[in-house]
Amino acid sequence: MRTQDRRPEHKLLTRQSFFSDFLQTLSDRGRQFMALVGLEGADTAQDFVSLSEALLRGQGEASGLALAQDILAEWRSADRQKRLDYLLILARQFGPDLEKLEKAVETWQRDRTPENAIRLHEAAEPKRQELIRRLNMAPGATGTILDMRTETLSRMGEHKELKAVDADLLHLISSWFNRGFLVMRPIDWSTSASLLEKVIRYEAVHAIANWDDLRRRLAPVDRRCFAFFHPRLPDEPLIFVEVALMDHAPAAIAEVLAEDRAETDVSKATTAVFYSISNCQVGLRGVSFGNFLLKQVVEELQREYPALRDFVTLSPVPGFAAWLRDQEALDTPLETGPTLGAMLERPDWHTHTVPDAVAKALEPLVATYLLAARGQGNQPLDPVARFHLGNGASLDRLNMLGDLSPRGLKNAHGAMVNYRYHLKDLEKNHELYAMHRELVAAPAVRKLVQTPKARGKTSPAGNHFFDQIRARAPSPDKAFIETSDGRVITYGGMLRRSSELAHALVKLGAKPGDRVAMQTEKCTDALMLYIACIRAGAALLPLNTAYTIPELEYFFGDAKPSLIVCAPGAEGDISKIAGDARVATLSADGGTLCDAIPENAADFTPVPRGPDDLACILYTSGTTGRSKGAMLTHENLASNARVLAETWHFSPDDVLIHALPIFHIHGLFVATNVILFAGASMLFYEKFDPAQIIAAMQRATVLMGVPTFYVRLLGHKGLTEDATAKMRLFVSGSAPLLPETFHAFKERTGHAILERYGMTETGMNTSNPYDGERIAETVGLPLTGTEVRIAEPDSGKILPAGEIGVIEVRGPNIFKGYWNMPEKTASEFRTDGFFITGDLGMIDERGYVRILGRGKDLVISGGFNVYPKEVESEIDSIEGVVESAVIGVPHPDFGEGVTAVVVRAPSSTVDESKIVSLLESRLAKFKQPKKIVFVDELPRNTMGKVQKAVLREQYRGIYTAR
Ligand SMILES: CC(C)(COP(=O)(O)OP(=O)(O)OC[C@H]1O[C@@H](n2cnc3c(N)ncnc32)[C@H](O)[C@@H]1OP(=O)(O)O)[C@@H](O)C(=O)NCCC(=O)NCCSC(=O)CC(=O)O
Repeated sequence: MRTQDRRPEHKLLTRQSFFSDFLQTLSDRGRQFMALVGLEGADTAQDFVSLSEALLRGQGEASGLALAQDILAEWRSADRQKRLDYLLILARQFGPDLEKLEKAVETWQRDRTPENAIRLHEAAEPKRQELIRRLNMAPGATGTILDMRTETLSRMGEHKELKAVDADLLHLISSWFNRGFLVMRPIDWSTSASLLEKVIRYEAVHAIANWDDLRRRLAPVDRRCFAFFHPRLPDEPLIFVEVALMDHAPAAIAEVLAEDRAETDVSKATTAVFYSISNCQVGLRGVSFGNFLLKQVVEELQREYPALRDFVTLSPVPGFAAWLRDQEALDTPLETGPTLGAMLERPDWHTHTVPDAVAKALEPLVATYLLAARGQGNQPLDPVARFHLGNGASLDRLNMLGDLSPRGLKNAHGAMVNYRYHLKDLEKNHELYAMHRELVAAPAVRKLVQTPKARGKTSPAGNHFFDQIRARAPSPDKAFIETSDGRVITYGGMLRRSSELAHALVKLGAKPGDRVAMQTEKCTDALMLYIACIRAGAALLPLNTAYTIPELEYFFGDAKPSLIVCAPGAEGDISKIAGDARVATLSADGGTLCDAIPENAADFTPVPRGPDDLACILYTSGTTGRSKGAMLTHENLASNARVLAETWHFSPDDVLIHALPIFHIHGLFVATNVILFAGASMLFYEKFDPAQIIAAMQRATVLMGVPTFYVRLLGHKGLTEDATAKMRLFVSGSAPLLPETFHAFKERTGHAILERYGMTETGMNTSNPYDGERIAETVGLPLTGTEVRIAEPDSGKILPAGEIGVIEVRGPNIFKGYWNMPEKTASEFRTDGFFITGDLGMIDERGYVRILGRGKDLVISGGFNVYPKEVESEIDSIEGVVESAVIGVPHPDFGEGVTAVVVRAPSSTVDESKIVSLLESRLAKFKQPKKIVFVDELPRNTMGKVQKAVLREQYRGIYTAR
């Protein structure tokens, strides 16, 4: 039945190569002319500008071609940085001629004639449009221009000014790739190997494993494939569709792709099934011609096989699982017992005895998602639905176990659908869609759609935070954590281990609402204990491993935990200060907590917890010396994780380098929760070691760190552009990132570190943009859902942009209050719910927040907060000390070094070593002064207040001066 291809388009493609040869000869001649006038080869950006200007000025066809070829050759051989330079030159130097434009505007305003409108239109055209048009004259130019657009799209996030270049490229490319120029060609097993290789590479829906796999899709007579080509890119498919000729509409992709399937007798085939449509060129993003391709394929097939009656797709539902994660329906118990969410969590649910029960529960949800869930412009949320329904197809059937491949299960819990292309209805359906966003569906599918009311009816009493972790967990086999010694904890392993530890907590007497204190080394079980606490409804109280016994005694006395989990070696000392709490041990090698795991503990029914229930208490050093326990709720954690994963573009493919401690909000919540919410993985290091981290960058995509990390990385010669080439994001927080560090890092690696701002009480508040410009010395823009304002500290009057005041924040990320300190809590909030951070700052005219002074003399050392008052109280209590002032001054490694300025009693012999040794047992190491200086008296103002600013100025060089 296959016919030889004798269509005119083929001749067109052959003619094309003759034309290219002709252009080549012409440009060779032009090159001789260019050599004469001294314009050959672009070595620098300046040459690129000169060549481009010459191309724009030039009248001669031949020299123009040669110039165009040189510019394109320069682009092709340029490295990433140079390409960016060239794009920025296009953005900055090849815009519209402003003088001409202004004149044209004036003329138009004076005299609104059609001629003047044309002049205005011409004057508004950026010069680069003409430049790109002229470039496109050269042989092989079109592919390179698509490549320029691909590059522009990938750099546009960081460099907003490239948007103008992209708009021009898209404008030109859309007209060059107009449907009328495209040629449809069949692809089959006799097509050239280089093209077939591209089909393997570009297949976007059902991966083609190897050449045999490809042959099964192209060689049999009942399999067809068609692609669109552009005459100037004869070897580059733009989009292709794979078709199966069958005698029915298939319900599962396995049926179409099975190795041992029986071939259909094509003379009897009734149904053409479009089972995969792949776009091939990133540079063509936004230029859509898939609908034309499908219509042309339908016509072609009808001509070839008059018996064909049905044209259907077998399509994926790529956004279903992500949408479902936020639906309450996951908590609906199935007829068979567990909830839908719990069933989907089981790796084997689809091979289990009850897949039908799951499928039955999922079916109305898929219908609701496809037909009722709408996004921008009231269009369907699902991209594939948007495409087919927008083309005028109808949603014909849902196939609940249609794609059981890992991708199908992950994206759509196995669901696939058939869209039907009913030729006589296409136009009418398309109109309904375009005018009223009406979607056409078979009655059997439509009646499954649930109303919002029905969807809300199943409102659960689940565990707010854990349910979200569980619902977002990817396949159980996916790695969640890989430790530095190569041990892997999968997502399935995480669910199991946290369940076991939750059982152990219950066995050791921790009840819902109890506090569970944890001071352990950084190990995976410590993280599992955190998740176990969430499941068991207990509030975790993580404690810095550097805390000394007196510090711990205060925390235990204040929080009154019912269980303290500590390192095995500390059990003796801790038992003495534990009060009524039980003490259990935990380390990487186990401990009495693990010994308490009962039999059959692999599943733990989470204790119901609402959004406002307590998830943890984190102590922040107090300004008055007394630490305060910040109470964070389930929704505080969940909202921040959700927003950050989205803001920083996390996906399941991400691998985070986790080298932070896990007793603070940064390492425990920001890093861990973002990974959990994205279903991504992390490489887990007990300590920050620059060489190890640089080596890890080969396998990772993101690093989250404090500024000290970046300072230390810069001190390592292994930090190079190559070493960081696979990384997509470096995040910094917990302390101010010096502009020197930001710029040095950019210079060395090409990466702009993304700085964000948060605090224990609030989680993360602002972030420099992922796509937009990251500006040193700013902490970026408020996160989605969080409001940030600047107010006068005393009156609370809200200040306009550009003015300095106290930073105040409000949003779902803000804590519930301080443990046992209702008055303190009340005094830190405004009546309208804004939390007064105590940090001073301003919001600039672009909306970026700048922090100009941390609250209340706070010192931040290597990312740890140290409140001077606490250290001063300890020093002042030492015999022979009259008084002290503790300040933070610049430190090359820790950002700020804790420094004590001490006044001794006249006859006292107390010295630095004596004070150091006495503080050792009382204060955590990071709070202890790195230097102590003695003075006769402290500088004071007229009110008698110690002038710390004077001291900071006086001692600012003691760590940095050479
Ligand atoms: C920067 C670090 C990697 C440095 O730790 P190291 O263990 O490598 O330090 P090191 O081995 O070089 O130790 C040198 C000496 O300094 C001490 N030392 C360690 N860390 C210190 C610190 N931050 N400040 C002052 N001293 C410190 C050690 O005890 C040691 O003392 P000696 O030699 O005498 O034994 C670590 O401090 C760190 O991981 N900081 C991150 C803190 C963090 O996660 N903060 C988030 C808070 S949440 C928050 O703020 C909110 C938000 O994120 O927005």
